[in-house]
Amino acid sequence: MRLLQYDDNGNISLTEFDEGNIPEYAILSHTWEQDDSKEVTYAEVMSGTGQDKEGFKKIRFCGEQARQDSLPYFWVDTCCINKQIKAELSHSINSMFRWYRNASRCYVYLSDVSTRKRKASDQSSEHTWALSFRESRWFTRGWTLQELLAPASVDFFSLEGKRLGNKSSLQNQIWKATNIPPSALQGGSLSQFHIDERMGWIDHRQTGREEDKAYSLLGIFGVSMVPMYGEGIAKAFDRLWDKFRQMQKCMQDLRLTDPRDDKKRIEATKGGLVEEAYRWVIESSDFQKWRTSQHNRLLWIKGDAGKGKTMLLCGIADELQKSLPKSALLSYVFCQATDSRINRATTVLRGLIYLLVDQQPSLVPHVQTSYDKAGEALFEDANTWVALTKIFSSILQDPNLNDTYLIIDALDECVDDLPRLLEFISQTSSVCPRVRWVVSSRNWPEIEKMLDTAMQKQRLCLELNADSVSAAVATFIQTKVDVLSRQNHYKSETRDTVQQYLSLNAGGTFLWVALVCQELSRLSGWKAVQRLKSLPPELDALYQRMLDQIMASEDSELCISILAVASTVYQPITVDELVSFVNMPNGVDGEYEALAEIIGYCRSFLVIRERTIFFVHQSAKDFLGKRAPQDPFLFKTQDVHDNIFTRSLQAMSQTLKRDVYNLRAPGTLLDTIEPPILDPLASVRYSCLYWADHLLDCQTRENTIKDIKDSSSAYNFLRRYFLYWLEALSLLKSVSEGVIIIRKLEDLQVRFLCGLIAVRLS
Ligand SMILES: Nc1ncnc2c1ncn2[C@@H]1O[C@H](COP(=O)(O)OP(=O)(O)OP(=O)(O)O)[C@@H](O)[C@H]1O
Repeated sequence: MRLLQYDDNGNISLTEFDEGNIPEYAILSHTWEQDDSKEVTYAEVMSGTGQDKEGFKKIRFCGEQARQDSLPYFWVDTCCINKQIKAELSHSINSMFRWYRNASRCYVYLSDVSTRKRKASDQSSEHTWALSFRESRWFTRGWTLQELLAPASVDFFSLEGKRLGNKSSLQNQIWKATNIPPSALQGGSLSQFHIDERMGWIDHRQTGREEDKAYSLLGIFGVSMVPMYGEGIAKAFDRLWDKFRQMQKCMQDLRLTDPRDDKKRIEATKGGLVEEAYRWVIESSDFQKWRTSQHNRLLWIKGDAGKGKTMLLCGIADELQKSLPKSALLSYVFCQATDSRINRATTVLRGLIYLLVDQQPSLVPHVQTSYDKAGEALFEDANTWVALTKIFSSILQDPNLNDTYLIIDALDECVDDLPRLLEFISQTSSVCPRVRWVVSSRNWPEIEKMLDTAMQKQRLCLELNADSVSAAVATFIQTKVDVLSRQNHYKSETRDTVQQYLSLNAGGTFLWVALVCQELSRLSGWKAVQRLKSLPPELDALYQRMLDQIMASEDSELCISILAVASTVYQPITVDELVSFVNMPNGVDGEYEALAEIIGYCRSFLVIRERTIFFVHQSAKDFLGKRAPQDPFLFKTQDVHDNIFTRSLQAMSQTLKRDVYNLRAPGTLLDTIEPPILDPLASVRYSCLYWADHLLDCQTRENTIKDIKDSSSAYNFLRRYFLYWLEALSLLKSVSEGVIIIRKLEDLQVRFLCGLIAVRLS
């Protein structure tokens, strides 16, 4: 990138910088003179001429303004690009959005807006420019759209160089002039705006060359392509849409969940984030050192169960979001062992990459190049880890990567390939100076051993910060007791007793307090104190107590079968899916309110968010996993797998049929299909995806093989419903999962036959 410098004598010069090594700079946004020859060209700057041209005025203006803002460098499109070189022009067109986005300041020079009073009687100059501002030619040109949207800071100046305001203070006027909503002006990711809405912003705008109308949208749609002047506007737009569709498909296949939604959901499931309870970490010296030092780019927060690590990381993500410059990237993944979409090393990388490319679309080609070759198998086959680490490393080494912050919560909940992930973090975190990491884990020796090898880490051990954690727990108790008192109308003595009891027994652990408060939330004041005394202070004892209460209730059988299913599924299931696996009392089927009430009987262990059932905390699931083998009245995991497998086949056999969505038109494009309001697949989605996994996990190898041999239930299902099942998978956008399932069944059969032959031969 070439940048201009303006010296004390009013001379300008150009310096070239490598990508990744570009100093802070200001950038000019303006409209070109009707007569191009009035603009100063690259050749003129190089030869020290052009200073008498009309176009030099705005270059001088930009240089002077940049100097006032302590920015020694600035960029102007008329003269910083050598347009005679085709390759350079093409590169510049594809880089322009990023150059505007990365500029420290963007100055809009409005040559048709004057602050001079028209009549001596005019009271304020404001009135003279407000109208001409809204009608300025600048709002009618194509390229100025990205110049308005990309930079974080845009200042508007009049013909006389007088500052009129910025894109925040003039938000309403800009909105009226452009129809662009304030959320897009404030630097939010443009991918959240529908393609038609983004197109609406350019519709009335004009460009000198017709193709530029399409080329000026490259950054706004996050794609790159070679400009081909002369191809015509229709062809240019066709190519733009092709590129855009390819990118969207790649992003859709990369995305398993949106980590932003996971974060919101986790916070809600855990009862909402209390800022006062995580603030201490932001103010801690360990955190400050990590933010500022070049030598501590990996912050590793470690502590025992329930110490509040996940909520600390949610808080850190929020604080970074607020305080970082708009151009910085923040990407995170919150691992959850209970959810197969976010509990593997590969899914962690997919989540991180997804958020990075969503925020900086110019990074998409790192993914797209491999994706174009391999298709969606790139993300799900045996070599996925190798492919993803390659993509991730090349993103981190991209010279155009903005400052980047990566957060991974709960490494201990990454159940698949954790050692590879730890090794990758340990090696990568010291390589890229512009990337900082925050990770959290429990105090597991295997994690300690691997992360200890990271060169530039900063360790924050919660047990060594016991005073800060205890103070935060005390604040948390106060907040929770305030809410309880208000909701359940506590008398002041009740309030004090509850607060005192919690403070005495919390032992520096948030989780215990959270669970007790949840238990108290459904009791009125007079009952709360009684119940409080019967709740043991250790976590496992508390869970046992809650389980005992469930076992003693009249619905114990139903509750245990719900807990058994919730503990055994590979991904949280919805209330509608649960109905397929558990015998519900008569009259309950399909009644959401009734189902929610039934699940509510297990509410010490489970919560419902957006119709999906989650454990209140991973430790609650761990507890059931530990207790089940010891307690004959609980459940046998093998039996639960068997039950889910059998009932999945039943549910699918009853639901799946030819043209289940009644589309009537073979060959309908998947992207155009809206599921019906009463979606017949809603209750069998999980079954379609996981029936075979439950079969494989439920029995000894020999029994399992019987289930896929002639006349078995699986065999009969596949014989009768195979095509309907494939149709359902395609409607669920999961055909590749179907291929994996068939592979697994095939493998099993081959291994079984080999075993049989070996036995016969021996
Ligand atoms: N800042 C906070 N705001 C609101 N609730 C909090 C906060 N910190 C902790 N909690 C409560 O404490 C519980 C435990 O916290 P969290 O899940 O963050 O612990 P953890 O250290 O990640 O546990 P684990 O290692 O078992 O996953 C949460 O479910 C939540 O109810």
